[in-house]
Amino acid sequence: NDPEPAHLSFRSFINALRDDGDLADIEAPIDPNLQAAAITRLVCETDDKAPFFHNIIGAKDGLWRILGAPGGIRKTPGHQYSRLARHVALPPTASLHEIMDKMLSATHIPPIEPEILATGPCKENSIEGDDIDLWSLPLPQIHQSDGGKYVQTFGVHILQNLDGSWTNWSISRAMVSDKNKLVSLAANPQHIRLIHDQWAKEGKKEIPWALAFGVPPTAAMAASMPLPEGVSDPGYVGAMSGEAMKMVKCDTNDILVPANSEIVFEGTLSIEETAKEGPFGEMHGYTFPGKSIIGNVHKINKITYRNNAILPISSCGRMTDETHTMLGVLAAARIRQVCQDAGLPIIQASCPWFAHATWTVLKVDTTKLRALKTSGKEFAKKVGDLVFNVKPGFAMHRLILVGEDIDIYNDKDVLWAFTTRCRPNLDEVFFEEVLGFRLIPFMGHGNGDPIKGGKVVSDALLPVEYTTGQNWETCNFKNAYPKSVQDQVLKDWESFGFAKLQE
Ligand SMILES: Cc1cc2c3c(c1C)C(C)(C)C[C@H]1C[C@@H](c4ccccc4)[C@]4(C(=O)NC(=O)N=C4N2C[C@H](O)[C@H](O)[C@H](O)COP(=O)(O)O)N31
Ligand SMILES: [K+]
Repeated sequence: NDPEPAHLSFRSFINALRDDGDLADIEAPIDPNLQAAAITRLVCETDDKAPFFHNIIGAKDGLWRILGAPGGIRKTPGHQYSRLARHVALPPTASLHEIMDKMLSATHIPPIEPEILATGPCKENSIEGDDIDLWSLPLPQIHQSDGGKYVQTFGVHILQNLDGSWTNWSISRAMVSDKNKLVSLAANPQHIRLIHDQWAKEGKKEIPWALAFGVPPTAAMAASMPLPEGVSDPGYVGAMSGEAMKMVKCDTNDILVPANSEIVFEGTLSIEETAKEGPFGEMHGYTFPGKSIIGNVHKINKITYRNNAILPISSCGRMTDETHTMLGVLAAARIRQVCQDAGLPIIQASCPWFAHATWTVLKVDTTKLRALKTSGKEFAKKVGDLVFNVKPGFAMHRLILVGEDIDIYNDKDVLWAFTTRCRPNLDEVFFEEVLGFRLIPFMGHGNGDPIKGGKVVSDALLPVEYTTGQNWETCNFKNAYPKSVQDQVLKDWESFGFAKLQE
């Protein structure tokens, strides 16, 4: 057991899940080829416990056990987001809004720089140089039609810009392409791409790089979040958790990795060497078999790892997995922050699972909105011009604007507002000149330019909300009857034979 709390140690995090009754300890021998990911996939589709595979077929010398669905949601009422809450030291009853607030909490406070230790648990074992043979490890096959073994679906890539003033953490998939090589996907505008191009412009041949698996959960959350360019993740996470991240230096380069990482791949990201990457079962729920693209090659010079190391995996696809609960939610959080920093009256943002991280719902403070004396067309254009031209908005193709009466974390509320308050076309502002997200099937496999346009702001605020405020009564139990009638109905409810009401 690690001395650090759950948000600062992957092993403490797993123990916390077990204490929450949110972990399935599986001792049976499990095949890393499809079986582990298939179990994880069904867990994601049924919101069940995180699977912890203790007996992976082919594991040797402590490489490796597997944890699936680290960022999944639960069906337990009131605890749906406890696995995410454990990532950021919030109580298991925390709401998505509280989790997003916590992840934004260091936006305007100074970083707490990491503490560099001489050594740490991630140094307990190592494999170096020619002894590295990834093919001999129990590599997971995540989906049957993936173009390769995606060993990397939840590790954190660590890179620095040229002068080392910026350390970037990010999660980006990578499959094994050789005994000591990975090939990853990192396209514009992702920071791995930006840093790669910076080094390339200076004529460099390769970039010092590390990939850390089983990092402190807050680090995994920050890695999944589109922080502003130049904001170093370690310092941001330090400020968020109120204490310096404990890091150690890689043996074969100067990259710092979390000291208690489960597994660390040390090496270089090649500037020139590319390889076929994909296909991969995507966050939107599709694999296009045989369709590969060109990815960047990472060369591994050393592997260090803990005793009985644990590899985390994300078996992504249709809702609900880490690409929705972390990637989508944290992009929405940053979109809220960007809007607020620009002085727009946006008070909450959400990323409903059913939209597979392609929609962000924005709750508007309509009192402040009315003070702007603006129109729906004008406001929707203003929001879209901002959000669709900043990195956090890159993967989102629809923004929906709603008023205070909508609970944007409740799908029924969102769809009720969208279907009844937003007149198709007239109440929508379309954006065809902005950067588009190729991975969405209607883009990459659709009718138009795969990386340009296809975005819309749907205004689900009625015109009256821009002028004098809501002028309707909602026809539901809570709003269409006097309190005295509601109280009587609730008092009699179960005695009339109806089921106990959920809170
Ligand atoms: C949490 C999480 C995030 C992911 C991904 C995954 C998981 C689990 C897997 C399962 C591996 C699937 C693919 C999905 C895939 C993807 C690609 C582009 C956009 C969204 C997803 C991609 C990826 O392969 N490439 C990429 O560039 N960004 C990804 N993100 C988003 C980034 O982690 C996020 O954008 C961060 O903010 C990056 O940091 P940065 O802002 O650049 O410092 N992966
Ligand atoms: K990041």
